[in-house]
Amino acid sequence: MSLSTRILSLATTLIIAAGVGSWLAYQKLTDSIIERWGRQVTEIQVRYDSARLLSSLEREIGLAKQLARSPSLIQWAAQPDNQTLQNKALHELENFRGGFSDKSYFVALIENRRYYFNNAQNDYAGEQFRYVLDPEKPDDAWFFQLVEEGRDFHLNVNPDTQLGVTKLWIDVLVRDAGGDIIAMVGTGLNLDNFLQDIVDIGQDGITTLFADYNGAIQLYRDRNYIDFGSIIKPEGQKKTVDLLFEDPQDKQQMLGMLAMLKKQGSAPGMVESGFVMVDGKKHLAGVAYLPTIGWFEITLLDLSVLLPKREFWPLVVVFIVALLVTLGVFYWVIQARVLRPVAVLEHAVKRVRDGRYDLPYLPKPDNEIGQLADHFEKMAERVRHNTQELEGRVAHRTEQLHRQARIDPLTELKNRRGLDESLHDMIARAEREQQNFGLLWLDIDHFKTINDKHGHQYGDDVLRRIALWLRATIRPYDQAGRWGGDEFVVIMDPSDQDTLKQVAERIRSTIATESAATGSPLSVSIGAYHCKPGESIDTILRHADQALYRAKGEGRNRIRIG
Ligand SMILES: Nc1nc2c(ncn2[C@@H]2O[C@H](COP(=O)(O)OP(=O)(O)OP(=O)(O)O)[C@@H](O)[C@H]2O)c(=O)[nH]1
Repeated sequence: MSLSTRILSLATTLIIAAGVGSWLAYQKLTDSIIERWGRQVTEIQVRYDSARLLSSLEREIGLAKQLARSPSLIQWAAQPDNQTLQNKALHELENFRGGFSDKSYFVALIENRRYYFNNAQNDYAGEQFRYVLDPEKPDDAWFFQLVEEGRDFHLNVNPDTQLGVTKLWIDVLVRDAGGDIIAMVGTGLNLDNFLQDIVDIGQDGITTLFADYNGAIQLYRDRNYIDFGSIIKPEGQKKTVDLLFEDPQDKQQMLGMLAMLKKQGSAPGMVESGFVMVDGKKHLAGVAYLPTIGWFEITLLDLSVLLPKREFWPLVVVFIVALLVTLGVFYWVIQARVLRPVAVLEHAVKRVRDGRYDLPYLPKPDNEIGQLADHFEKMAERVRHNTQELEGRVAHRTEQLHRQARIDPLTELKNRRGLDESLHDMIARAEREQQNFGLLWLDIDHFKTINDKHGHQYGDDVLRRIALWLRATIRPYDQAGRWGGDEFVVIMDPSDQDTLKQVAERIRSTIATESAATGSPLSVSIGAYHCKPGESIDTILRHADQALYRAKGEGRNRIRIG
């Protein structure tokens, strides 16, 4: 795998690992942010919903309590048959009716269990007495239950079948000076309006409900869950808030929060919160206890609606773009400063390995790779220089050896191989130029005797001297060589018959004369041949040899032409 592919795969692996890690961190972080934000919003929402409920109810409750303290009402309740007191009390009640927002009131007397009511339309003017409460009738059980419990104030959501209305009733007990319960007064708020104003606020993701002290649902957008007439139902039959949850743990948690807040009592501002599943979706539930009315306010926030995770997606996009840009810049830098210089360097190394020293341009980034390229360039230059020098020396030495292989070391004339090559060249040239040339074959007379008489060393000296005289005698463009032993050859180029004879004679006489001058006279026999174009080397040598043989045979120290 190439370095580039490796780096790219490593970077990709790291980015995937970083991406997965970041994604997990992102999930955790956003969950944590949403949860923290959700808890704060829940707390604010719970307080806000509580305040809204209380602000709508407090005035009504205050007015009902004020009515319960009305002396005329108390006097009438103590003597319900007194017509004067009744008129006075009803007059007072009618005054209060205008103050209540529902423009209605009710009063129920303990002594004769009579129930009086008038509404906003003043339908019952002069006929406020509606019916007598019956302890045997389930519809009237609320009255007897509240009286039995002796709770001075109570909120109750209940349909009044006789009046044909479902209302949120505010019930306040009326006591005489001795503290005995003598009546119950109050007003009712239209449940539909109330639900619309307080509970069904139509804000997506926010569900508000109210439950009484026992957790029974009192106000909720879905009427099926409202525990109407909760006061008269035994434990276990009430529609409590835990019905909203399917998970037993959520039910437990909600009831636990209610219990905890109940225990705290009237500590103001306490809000408990926790996650629960409602309709298969995760909600953050916030609960507060409202001691003034003895109810719980419960807010359910669907955080996926209020703060959907897609709100954070721009962050993810920014992160991914940043990651890709980083990868691009990283790869570009690595490519420019590492991969490309390394690739060019590798190419250059291959060229040097193959003996090519003309290097391409090597990029040298300001790093170790740049230094490596610089060192390599210098090294390649040195190798190139050394190789050239070596090749020069080898060529020179080869040339020397070549020359030496064709030179006779004793006489420094051409040896037999050198003469052979020259003869071949000459034959080719004669053929090419259709020109004659000459060949002289010399043999020292009685050389064996000289050797035998004076020794081999002396014989060598004689051979050297003969070579010297030969070189001095021939023309500059003729070639002389030692054929072997005491035999010499001269190639004359060009030559005619006369010149051949003249040069041969000059050689013979020079050797005779010069040697005589040294005190040791020598003579040579010469076989000469005038070579024609197209003749082979064998033919030429045979003719020259035959001529030499004749010269020897005819008494030596003479020239014969073949
Ligand atoms: N000193 C010396 N002697 C050599 C060398 N090469 C050959 N010889 C001798 O040269 C002699 C050649 O003798 P031949 O040419 O056969 O006979 P020759 O005595 O010259 O008689 P002719 O040629 O008939 O006149 C031999 O005795 C060889 O040993 C050499 O390099 N140095």
